[in-house]
Amino acid sequence: MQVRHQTHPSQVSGLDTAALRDHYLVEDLFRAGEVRTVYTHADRIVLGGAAPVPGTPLPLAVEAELRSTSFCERRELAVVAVRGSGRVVVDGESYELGLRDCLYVGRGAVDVVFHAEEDQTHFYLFSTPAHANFPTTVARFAEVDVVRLGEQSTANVREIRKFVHLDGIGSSQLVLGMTTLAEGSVWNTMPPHTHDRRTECYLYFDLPEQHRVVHLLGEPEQTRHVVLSNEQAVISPSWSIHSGAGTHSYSFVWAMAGENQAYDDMDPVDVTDLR
Ligand SMILES: O=C[C@H](O)[C@@H](O)CC(=O)C(=O)O
Ligand SMILES: [Zn+2]
Repeated sequence: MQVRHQTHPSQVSGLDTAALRDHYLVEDLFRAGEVRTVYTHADRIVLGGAAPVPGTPLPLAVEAELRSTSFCERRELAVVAVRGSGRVVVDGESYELGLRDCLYVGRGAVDVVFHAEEDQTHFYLFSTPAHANFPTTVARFAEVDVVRLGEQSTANVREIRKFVHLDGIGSSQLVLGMTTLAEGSVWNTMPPHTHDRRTECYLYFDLPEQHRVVHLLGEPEQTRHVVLSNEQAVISPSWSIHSGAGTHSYSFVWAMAGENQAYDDMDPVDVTDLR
């Protein structure tokens, strides 16, 4: 488990490319046969990747940094199949996950084991502390409500699906969804916003290997960028915008934790105010 510390907005102006990447970019989450995790002090989120190999179950181990007897002893967890498909067995109960489906695992689950149906099955993990137990539930990509946003003229036609949220799968504080860009569209979350009450992380996927996303972060009046490739994540502190443009269309899992769960509780930023 890698540990990341928080940053202050005033630090950002002095960070060079390598330092920006060290603080905010999460690389190498997916390694065949492994679970890899990153603990950030920002809202105590754990980001992870589980890449089981067909025929070899991969358990979610509890790591020393959590000082708990099982990963979910004090945490809730969301699992999203961003490549391939498989199932997740939670305390003996099996949940099939097709590509882009999401499993929410409530606090108190003891055994979580990942199984791959295909080669190169990648489960993205997003976990936050929880102070209440909510039922373990699947949200299917094909079944959740879709919000269509954006225009072709601004290259941001996209579909937003909310999986874990106030009107969907209930949770203690975790909020998670998926945004899929239409072919020919490249911008997400433009105009951008902040929500000083929640940290948000994006995991970009479905981006061809030779393409990149230029992700914007920082306070609106002093932005920086981080260049990401497929299946990399980026941590945006609560004071930071989080928006990106790809050299190709892509999808991403957005997930948040913090003070409240109201999706609409955003502070919008005018494009003309960005610096
Ligand atoms: O707070 C919410 C998040 O930033 C995302 O839902 C935004 C997003 O997916 C988009 O506009 O494309
Ligand atoms: Zn946001």
